[in-house]
Amino acid sequence: MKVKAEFSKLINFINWIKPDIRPFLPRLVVILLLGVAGSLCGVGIAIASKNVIDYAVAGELGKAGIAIGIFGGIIVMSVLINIGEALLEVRVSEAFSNVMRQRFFKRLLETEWLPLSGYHSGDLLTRLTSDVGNITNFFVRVFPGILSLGVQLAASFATLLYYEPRLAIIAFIMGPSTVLFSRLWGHRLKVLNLKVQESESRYRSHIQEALQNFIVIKIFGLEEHNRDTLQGLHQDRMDWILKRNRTTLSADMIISLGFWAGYFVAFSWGIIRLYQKAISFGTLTAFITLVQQIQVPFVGLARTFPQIIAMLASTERLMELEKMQLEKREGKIGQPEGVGISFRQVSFVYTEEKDNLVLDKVTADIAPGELVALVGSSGVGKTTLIRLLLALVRPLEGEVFYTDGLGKQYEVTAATRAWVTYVPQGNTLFSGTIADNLRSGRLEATPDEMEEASRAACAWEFIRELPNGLDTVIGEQGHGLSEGQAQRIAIARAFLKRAPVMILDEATSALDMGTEMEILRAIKDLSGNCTCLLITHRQTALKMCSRVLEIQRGKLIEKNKTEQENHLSN
Ligand SMILES: Nc1ncnc2c1ncn2[C@@H]1O[C@H](COP(=O)(O)OP(=O)(O)OP(=O)(O)O)[C@@H](O)[C@H]1O
Repeated sequence: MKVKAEFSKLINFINWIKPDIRPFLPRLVVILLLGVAGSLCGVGIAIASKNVIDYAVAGELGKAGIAIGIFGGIIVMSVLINIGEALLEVRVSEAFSNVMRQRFFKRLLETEWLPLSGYHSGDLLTRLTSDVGNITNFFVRVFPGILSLGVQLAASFATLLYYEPRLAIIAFIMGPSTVLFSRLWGHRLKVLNLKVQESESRYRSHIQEALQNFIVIKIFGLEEHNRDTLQGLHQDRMDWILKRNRTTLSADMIISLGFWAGYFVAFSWGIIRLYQKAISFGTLTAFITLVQQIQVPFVGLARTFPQIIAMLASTERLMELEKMQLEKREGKIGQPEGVGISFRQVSFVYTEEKDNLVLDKVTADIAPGELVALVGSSGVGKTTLIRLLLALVRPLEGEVFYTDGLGKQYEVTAATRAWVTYVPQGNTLFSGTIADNLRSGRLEATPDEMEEASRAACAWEFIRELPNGLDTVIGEQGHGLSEGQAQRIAIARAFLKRAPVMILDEATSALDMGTEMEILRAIKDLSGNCTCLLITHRQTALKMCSRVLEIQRGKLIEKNKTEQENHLSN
């Protein structure tokens, strides 16, 4: 039963890796052949050294000279083969890990947002780098290594069998017993490998988060606390690495003992046979080399075992990512002229606890071209409503759809995201130039279009004054810009997309009233063609909107606009 389960796991694994590995098969076969050639060189060296010694002892100097030449030739060949193999290994290893990373990167980009957001970005990074590295190492180094060790084993065994059958049998029996012995550690090693990767993820995540939040650490004087936490995580990681190391070393020790026992028996046996004059000096040398040639593959195979286990543990971690559901993504749908928004009895909850609804049977209609404000106290569910519109989360009950104002409905999916332009809360700029950031709104945007959008977002004044204008390089999360400048670039980027629905989530919160008014006027100019949803607490913004919707305890309520404005001004 267990064997059957293991076998079906293996089949799953092969099917899982097949698409990625297929293009690399020819190059992996070359690596394999080079490995095999290297192994055969090892056997060749044993035979050549025997001949050199035997001819020299027999006083046949001419033949000994030729044998030395062959011996040297094989050594040079072996070195060249090793270099060629190492060069090819690096190239294939880089290319293969890139293919795997691309596969998972693409997969993550297409995975549903909610389950994915539960993973720490540092953990995902570890999976994309270290875990992919373990799998690459297996296919490029370990697997061809196992096969060439197998060939080395067979060739050495056959040669030894030819010269001294009894010795061959002794060396052969010692080998598998050490490999089988190391198999006993398999399960423990796998658990330890998972623990090492998990602790590595926690360690990296902490560093990543600390680097991103330097200011918070400094403001609250958390330097020491952070160092202590990192030290604790380091200790945890170290403990798991040491535990894994102890297990690997215990296995290694038994393997080495097995190896030396085999070597010792062969050596003693050879000396006895030499004493009995049953073999020549040369044959003794060949014995000793060949016993090594048999033992080395077994030791090698046993030592690859931890790497196989690491690969299996990493595979599980990557497969786990693929278990998350993909976003519903139909092809491009024809975009209607104007796009309205409808919520029908929509309920939503983030957790399993269904009685703790964030949104409870919400119903609302926004006609194409309307400019609507969405208000409500903090944590009430405004951003959640936007996430539903962007198909980042799915309703527990009810329906969210877009309309064309003529009665046609379009289900909200990842594809309809193309109809929406969005300015989220916080700084969402990428590192690169201002132009790069603007172009992420529309990749083919021209400098004139970027200028026009920047003017509408009140960003052009300050961009123009920068020495490099649109080509000014900004750092991670808009480093080098003020919060208000970053917000204006984010708004310009949203304008550039020219989508029929625009959503601004506290997008003008860092701006002075005058600038905010100007931007809101630009947004109002868009309305009519563009449906705008504004999450705001500001009275200036509310004045611009034709309607105000408020979320209260999970319900969406249409507010009297004047009442709301008065409420805010008080
Ligand atoms: N990813 C998430 N997982 C679990 N709960 C979440 C998640 N995001 C938000 N919540 C919870 O859902 C509720 C609504 O959050 P939401 O961000 O929609 O509020 P909001 O009205 O936009 O708040 P704010 O005005 O402060 O931005 C909150 O109670 C919040 O704790």
